[in-house]
Amino acid sequence: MSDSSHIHRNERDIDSPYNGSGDDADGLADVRSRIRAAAEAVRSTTPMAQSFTNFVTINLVANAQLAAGGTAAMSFLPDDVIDTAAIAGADYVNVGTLLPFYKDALPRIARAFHKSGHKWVLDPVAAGIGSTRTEILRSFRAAPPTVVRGNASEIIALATMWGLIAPDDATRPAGVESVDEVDAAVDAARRLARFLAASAPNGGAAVAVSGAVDLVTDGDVVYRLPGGSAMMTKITGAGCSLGGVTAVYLAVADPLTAALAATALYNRAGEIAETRSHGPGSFQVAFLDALWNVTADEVASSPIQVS
Ligand SMILES: Nc1ncnc2c1ncn2[C@@H]1O[C@H](COP(=O)(O)OP(=O)(O)OP(=O)(O)O)[C@@H](O)[C@H]1O
Ligand SMILES: Cc1ncsc1CCO
Ligand SMILES: [Mg+2]
Repeated sequence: MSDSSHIHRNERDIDSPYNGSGDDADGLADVRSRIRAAAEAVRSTTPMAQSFTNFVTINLVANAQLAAGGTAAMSFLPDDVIDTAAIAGADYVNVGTLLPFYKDALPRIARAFHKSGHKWVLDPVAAGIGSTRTEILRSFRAAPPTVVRGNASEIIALATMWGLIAPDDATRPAGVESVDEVDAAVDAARRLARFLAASAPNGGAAVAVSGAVDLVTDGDVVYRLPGGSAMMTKITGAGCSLGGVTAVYLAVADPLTAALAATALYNRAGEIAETRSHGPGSFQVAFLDALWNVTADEVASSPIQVS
């Protein structure tokens, strides 16, 4: 049984109005206590999240899920995915690399999750590119995920293809990297979160947009989480693995709390890894170490701004 709660990183100044004394300086005491409870629950229960994810970053996704305190299982066969979902706390689906059979497999898997009320995180990698990817992402509108996590360009493209925002001639589909700033995706993220919440079995949903300052919303309140490291864009899969870790958190928490907690953990771990590495290779190793060592308190006291 993994227990890293005793492992503490060196004392660091944390730029947060929250001082752990129980006062509610920034009005986020409830949110922070749910984030702390989620971080503690992940460490104490080692939840399993299953992933149907791309071939480029699959190993980093699994390692990050383990380092964050969960366990991983990767699968691509619909029968196997649907059966394994019964013992997984949540699933993660990433459409970064596609094979012909995905066109049938992924809509079928999404329908099964929808029918059983199984929670899942969608990472709409490269949304807007290619007719097969668009067909798959469009199909999820009728059987939506619980959380969507992507970069700004992907969130805008998904909200556009689901008819939730008007197409913007100025925005073009990006590759796997974002060409849009997080702030350009606020409206798309809110509308997407409201749409997800309307079809979620228990009414809870969230959208997380990653970037220099991350944005998380339940469709109502918009939270901004600064921090992280620009080095996270110099390794492949920081975003993919954040989606996988969000699924680990979703196994033990409501969607908004899961998205906030995983995002805050990533920001803290990215900052620590930057100080302990000297290029992308050592950054990835230091980042996994940091995911393991960041404490529930540090996740819960991470900077969060509400607008
Ligand atoms: N400029 C930046 N400064 C600090 N942190 C960043 C920056 N850009 C991204 N991040 C962090 O990197 C992580 C991944 O976000 P990013 O937007 O790069 O995902 P992505 O484009 O989906 O990545 P990938 O598809 O390669 O997995 C997030 O935790 C985010 O906070
Ligand atoms: C590089 C790359 N290509 C398809 S998926 C992926 C990982 C980043 O999303
Ligand atoms: Mg991505």
